[in-house]
Amino acid sequence: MPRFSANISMLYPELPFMERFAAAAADGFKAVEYVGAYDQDPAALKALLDEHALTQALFNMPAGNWAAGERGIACHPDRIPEFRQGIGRAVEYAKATGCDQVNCLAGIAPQGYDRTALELVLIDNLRYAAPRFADAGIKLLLEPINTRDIPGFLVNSTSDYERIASAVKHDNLYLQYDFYHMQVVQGDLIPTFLALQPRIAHVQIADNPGRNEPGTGEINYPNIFRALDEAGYTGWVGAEYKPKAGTSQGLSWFNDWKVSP
Ligand SMILES: O=C(O)[C@@H](O)C(=O)CO
Ligand SMILES: [Mg+2]
Repeated sequence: MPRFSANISMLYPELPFMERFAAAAADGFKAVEYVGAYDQDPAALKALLDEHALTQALFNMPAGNWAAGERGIACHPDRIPEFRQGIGRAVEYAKATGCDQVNCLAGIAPQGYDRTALELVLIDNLRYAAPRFADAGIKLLLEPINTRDIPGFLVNSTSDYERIASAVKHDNLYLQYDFYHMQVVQGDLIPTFLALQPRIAHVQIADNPGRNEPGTGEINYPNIFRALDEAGYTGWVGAEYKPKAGTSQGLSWFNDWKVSP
């Protein structure tokens, strides 16, 4: 039975962020994840997790100025000290919330640079970060993202991940397999998941087109959930989608699968 995590950066948009923990628990989620909450007191985050018996499944490393459109700084040649300082911040929040995995967003390719050069910056940063997260008992993940949702994002496919991981040469660099992004970029979802499962630490779901809840598009999520079970996947499944019309009202896909209390 898949274990679902509510991505409260996208779910419950009608609520203030800190009220989304209660809403997710009330709907039966056992974990939450989010892009990042570095503007919040980590103790307050931990208190909410404890109050609602939630696990912190994942969050991202500091990813630059999100409101200004930045989606990661790991590939930016002029942001290397900032990226590396972000490791300590991510470890601080992971320790405080009991989270054992953190995603690295590669970033949008800055203008005027060769993509190969940017990938070398990313590789160097990941070589620096992976052992430091490992020392803290935290898995470091890398998520390929489609360029329709984030134009210019540097890492887009599983082959990008495999090329980068083979250059980083550290076993603490895992794949964050977002079924939505992978459907947009390359398809072949279940065979690709199975082929890369040993390196996949976290998966996320949304339907396509529209990035709404499962059952609104072309992806056969009941088959995917069965495949995850048959493959013995024990990680979290992050519900990371734009609710079509109210988060709780759109959980029929989840109610068929959630573990009854
Ligand atoms: O898929 C996504 O968009 C997220 O997993 C993320 O972290 C970048 O926004
Ligand atoms: Mg994702």
